[in-house]
Amino acid sequence: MPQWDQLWIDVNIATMNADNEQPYGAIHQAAIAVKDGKIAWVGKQDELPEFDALDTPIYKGHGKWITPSLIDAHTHLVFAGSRANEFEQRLNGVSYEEIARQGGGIISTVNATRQASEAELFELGRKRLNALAKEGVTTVEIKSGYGLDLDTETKMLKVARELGKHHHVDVQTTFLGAHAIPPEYKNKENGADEYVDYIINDMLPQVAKQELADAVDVFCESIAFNLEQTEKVLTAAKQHGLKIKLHSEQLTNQGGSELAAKLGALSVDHIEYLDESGVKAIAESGTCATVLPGAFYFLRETQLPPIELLRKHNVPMVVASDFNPGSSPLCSTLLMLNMACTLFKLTPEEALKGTTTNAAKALGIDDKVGSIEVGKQADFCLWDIQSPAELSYSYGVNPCLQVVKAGQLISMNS
Ligand SMILES: N=CN[C@@H](CCC(=O)O)C(=O)O
Ligand SMILES: [Zn+2]
Repeated sequence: MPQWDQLWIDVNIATMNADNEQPYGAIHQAAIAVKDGKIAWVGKQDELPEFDALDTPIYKGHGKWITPSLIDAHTHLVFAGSRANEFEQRLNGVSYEEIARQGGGIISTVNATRQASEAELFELGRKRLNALAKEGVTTVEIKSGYGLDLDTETKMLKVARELGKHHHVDVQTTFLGAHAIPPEYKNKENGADEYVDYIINDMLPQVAKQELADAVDVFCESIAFNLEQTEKVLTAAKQHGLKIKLHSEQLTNQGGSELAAKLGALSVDHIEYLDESGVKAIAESGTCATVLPGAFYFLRETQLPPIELLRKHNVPMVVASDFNPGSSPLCSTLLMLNMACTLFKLTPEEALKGTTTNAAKALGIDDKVGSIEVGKQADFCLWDIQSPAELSYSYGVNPCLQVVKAGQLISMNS
């Protein structure tokens, strides 16, 4: 007779398990059992096997919904400084690209982040992680990219790793040394190429040796790195055994997504300017398409990502906050669910997939998390909602009642 560490009864469960054909992979009047941090049983409550009722703590959900806990698969949440002044500049007519070309934008955050201590960055990151955690997020990807030199890039990645060690939220780290051309290289004749060589010869080997990153990312764009430079960095990353991702087709179509597909990237992110040949390429390679409605909204973009084409070619869509000081200072994954539906016309089910199963795929951890299935890590949330669509429908009153992370009940007051 099984004895479980935890049993939840009187709940409805959006399993997000693709093998369950119901919308949201739903099981109504369900139960879920946890043992050793993993899901041990899930199904209809009236089909519960006999279990050791004396030694199994039982929690009642009063008919509310459980979903996999949320995954924010694209953030830049370790940084110092604020870019509110640039927000004002943009509202006075200066474009994001223009600000970047004038040495502001990413570079202004680089200056602030270079000056900040590890302790300061940790404290800033911890508050932001807490904000996401309160909304039911238990896995977050954090990119570097506001250092652009060995010391600051490794400082950012160390802080991200430390955040993961000191918080119940799991942190996946991504090295984004190729985020912008640093001031030291900006005015050199072949500055961008020289910086790419520095990334490959000096930064990447250190990042890999110190095991600071799970993946490597590049900003492939007219104001950042071209295709050839992108290919060099991503190829070197693969040689170090690191996973790869790409910021691509955000402001123009550079063909970055096709390159990412060719190299086997886990995801291409932003993708407003992605065309059908790019969509076909990522469909064939199994690369996820990450849409970032916060950046689209905050930059008042007009070019929509090709959602219909992504659907047509069955590309897994991911929704993330892209939390960062320049293009998406919006630290809320729940807000992104709403925006993905209102701005990009994702269905609430697609949006939830984009922050659970597909987000796990985009991080290469879908064998462990992202859906409620026997054997997966017990990462789930109990929500004060009557249907899963409510997670995308309404925003502002946090419906998260309880988070369970690897089988641990997380206090919602911390
Ligand atoms: N697009 C490139 N990088 C960030 C923006 C960073 C910034 O403006 O600070 C993004 O994902 O939107
Ligand atoms: Zn980003």
